[in-house]
Amino acid sequence: MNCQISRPEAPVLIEMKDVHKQFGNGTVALRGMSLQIRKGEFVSFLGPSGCGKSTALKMVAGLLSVSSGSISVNGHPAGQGSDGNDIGYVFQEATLMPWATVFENVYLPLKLHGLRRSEARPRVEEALAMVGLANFANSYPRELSGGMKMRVSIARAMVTRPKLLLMDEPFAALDEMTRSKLNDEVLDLWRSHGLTVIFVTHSVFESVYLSSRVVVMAARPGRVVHDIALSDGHQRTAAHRMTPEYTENCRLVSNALEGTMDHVDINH
Ligand SMILES: Nc1ncnc2c1ncn2[C@@H]1O[C@H](COP(=O)(O)OP(=O)(O)OP(=O)(O)O)[C@@H](O)[C@H]1O
Repeated sequence: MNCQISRPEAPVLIEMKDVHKQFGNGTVALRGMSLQIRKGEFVSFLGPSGCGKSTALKMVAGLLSVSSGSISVNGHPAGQGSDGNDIGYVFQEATLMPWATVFENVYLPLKLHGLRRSEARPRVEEALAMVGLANFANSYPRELSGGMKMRVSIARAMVTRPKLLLMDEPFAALDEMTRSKLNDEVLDLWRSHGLTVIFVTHSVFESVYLSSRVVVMAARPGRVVHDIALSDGHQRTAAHRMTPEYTENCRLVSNALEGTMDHVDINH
């Protein structure tokens, strides 16, 4: 089930060529992952636990090295060729500093790049407004709900105005209503800022709702088994969840995911 990429006209932003990753303890986290992601795509990495989704994302960010093969981002080897400002990374946990205000948490990436608080203030305020937290700059993480903490984490990723947003199961710990709302907010950010997004998830429903493309991965060893193009998500709203097209795509992707269990390499 290798469908055509949904945006063949846009330039390639990320190119993974035959990427292998073996950790020091011998675990092969990824074997032979090759993928092109074009500017403006919203791509989900979907797969069972341990199939290498997070490893792949961290390697794109340059947080982990490849064992062999190559990854380029915007024409440069991953982790090189930029000061890191053009990639935003959102982790599964909000990972906020509990002793610092929302403002200080979001200011952190700019502080690390040497911007004074006064210079950074408009950028921090802009990022907080993006996620609907303009009035919470002086609050502390303990005063926020789980969804609000995750919004702060997204604001912190967006404060450097990245073009590429990498999200590692950001909403897995949230209740369903909050998760749906944040799904819509991420789609809004993607549309309004011309972002390219890679979104790691275990959820078929989430991947189908968000993505213009779902990359289905299998475990032991981690690898890509399906690359499924969906209709463009630029017009997508909550009503889309009720459409026959959404149901059909969930069935298609769900079948592909179930099929990953048939791909386990028992010799590994
Ligand atoms: N630092 C590490 N050292 C050794 N093995 C690791 C390390 N990080 C990940 N692994 C192993 O590599 C494989 C892929 O892990 P990874 O976290 O990328 O999978 P995943 O698909 O993101 O899983 P999950 O959905 O559970 O987060 C797993 O077998 C994991 O145990």
